[in-house]
Amino acid sequence: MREKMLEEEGGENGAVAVDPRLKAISESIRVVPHFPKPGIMFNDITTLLLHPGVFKDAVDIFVDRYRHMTISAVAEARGFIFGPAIALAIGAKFIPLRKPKKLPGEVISEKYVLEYGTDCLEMHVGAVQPEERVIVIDDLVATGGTLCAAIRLLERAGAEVVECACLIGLPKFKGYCRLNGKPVYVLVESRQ
Ligand SMILES: O=P(O)(O)OC[C@H]1O[C@H](OP(=O)(O)OP(=O)(O)O)[C@H](O)[C@@H]1O
Ligand SMILES: Nc1ncnc2[nH]cnc12
Repeated sequence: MREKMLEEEGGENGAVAVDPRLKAISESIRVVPHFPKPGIMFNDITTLLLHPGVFKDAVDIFVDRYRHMTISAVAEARGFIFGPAIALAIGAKFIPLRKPKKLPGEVISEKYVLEYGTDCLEMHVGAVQPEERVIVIDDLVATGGTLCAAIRLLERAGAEVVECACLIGLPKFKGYCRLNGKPVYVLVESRQ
């Protein structure tokens, strides 16, 4: 299942591989061993957010990549830390994908499996129109379960998911990968 979702492709992660801003981005992420469960090396981005220059560099890298790709919506699940800033900068709308029972209107739902449990995402019906070009942002990709659930929600609404973008990827996401057929763009590898 996981192998089916995640198809690796050869190749480098483009200019990002040599971007001098990436070192500080990577170093500002705190790694917390055994959180929230034994064996999980938790990549904590809250320490990056305490450095406005580094936080801005991360947002800018995504903005530079997506500003000329005719993206009309940016979707993000649960945390909403990077998506709204990127959406505003590229002139796109922002679509929050939330945990169950948080959105008051009519919703569609997708269940998914996480590194440490199962969960569910919901999106308002009407948040996106058929054929709109959307990117999905997340702070971290581990199993890919969250991004795949987001892709499924958006595609059920008829949207075109152009790419998924993550600040941090577990090592298997190094280079250029796809999830459910969609490209995954990753800035830095997780620190273990
Ligand atoms: O690739 P995956 O295995 O799906 O894991 C990645 C997800 O895990 C984390 O969120 P988490 O669900 O822990 O909680 P949060 O969204 O409430 O921060 C992270 O923010 C990603 O959204
Ligand atoms: N290792 C990890 N660090 C932070 N968030 C995560 N979500 C899933 N795995 C994670």
